[in-house]
Amino acid sequence: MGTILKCTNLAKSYGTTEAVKNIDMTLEENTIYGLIGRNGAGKTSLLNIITGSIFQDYGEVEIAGKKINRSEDIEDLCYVKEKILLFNHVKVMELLEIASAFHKNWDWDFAKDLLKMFELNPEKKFRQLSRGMESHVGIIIGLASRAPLTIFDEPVLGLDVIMREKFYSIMLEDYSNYPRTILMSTHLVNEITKIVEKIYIIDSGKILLHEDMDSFRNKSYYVTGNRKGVENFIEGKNVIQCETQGNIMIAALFDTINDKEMHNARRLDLSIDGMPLQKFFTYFVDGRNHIE
Ligand SMILES: Nc1ncnc2c1ncn2[C@@H]1O[C@H](COP(=O)(O)OP(=O)(O)OP(=O)(O)O)[C@@H](O)[C@H]1O
Repeated sequence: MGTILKCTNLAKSYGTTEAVKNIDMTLEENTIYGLIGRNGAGKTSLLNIITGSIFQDYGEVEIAGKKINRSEDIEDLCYVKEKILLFNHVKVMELLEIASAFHKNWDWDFAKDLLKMFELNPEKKFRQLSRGMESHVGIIIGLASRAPLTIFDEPVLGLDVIMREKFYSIMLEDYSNYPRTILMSTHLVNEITKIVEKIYIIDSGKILLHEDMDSFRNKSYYVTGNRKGVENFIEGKNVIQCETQGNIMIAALFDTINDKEMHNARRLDLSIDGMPLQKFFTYFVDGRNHIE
């Protein structure tokens, strides 16, 4: 598979705040990525640099093999910001018309279907929309653009669970018909595990981890059982959190467990269960969290 985005050694500070610290990131064609991080981790700053919305202090960005300069119109990119500013007085339909002019793969039939699916009145002015409706407009632009690289910054802000599920399923269906690369930042860690193929975890301006979701699932486990047994089992393994309650120990592992070790665990009467991404994220990024 080819590369659609390549960032090398990106850095950005605001005064003394280092928002992005020497980030390298490579996105492959036709893949859905999740970018997860806490508040203030640097997600928006990174996405703004990638898309030429702000200028990095140093480092390089290439989209589809072309070096990106600030404020340049990037043909292969659709960037849906967390908040669409500057268009308050414009009607929804006018906003879609503006967006359509920038994207060569724009699909009007799909855009109109999406307006109906999200029950959005195209004659309403942007300033009359609720927060959730604003997100719908961003989602319509992002999906109907069918850009080779589509970047959503917090696309589901203000959407209820039904509308979020609707967005995820429409996106997946459209992606299977029109493969492209989608990078989506979000706080809703558990929800995106069903959608994304790869994740990047960012914290304090640095990429802490990037991982294939399949490989993540094969590496993230809870091991529970009597203390001695768990201690023996986890020796030499990558343990990200460990707790004891009386004689019972629970260890959160980020490591592979081979067949022989699985057999060994059964012999020691240990239980091995998959760990959800959200739990992994909290232990990994904020080690103070307790195992529940
Ligand atoms: N225009 C700015 N001026 C000064 N500091 C900024 C500016 N934009 C961001 N920052 C700082 O840079 C850091 C990263 O912010 P950023 O908005 O990129 O994080 P984020 O991960 O998108 O956060 P959130 O999830 O809360 O939106 C934070 O410490 C933030 O306060």
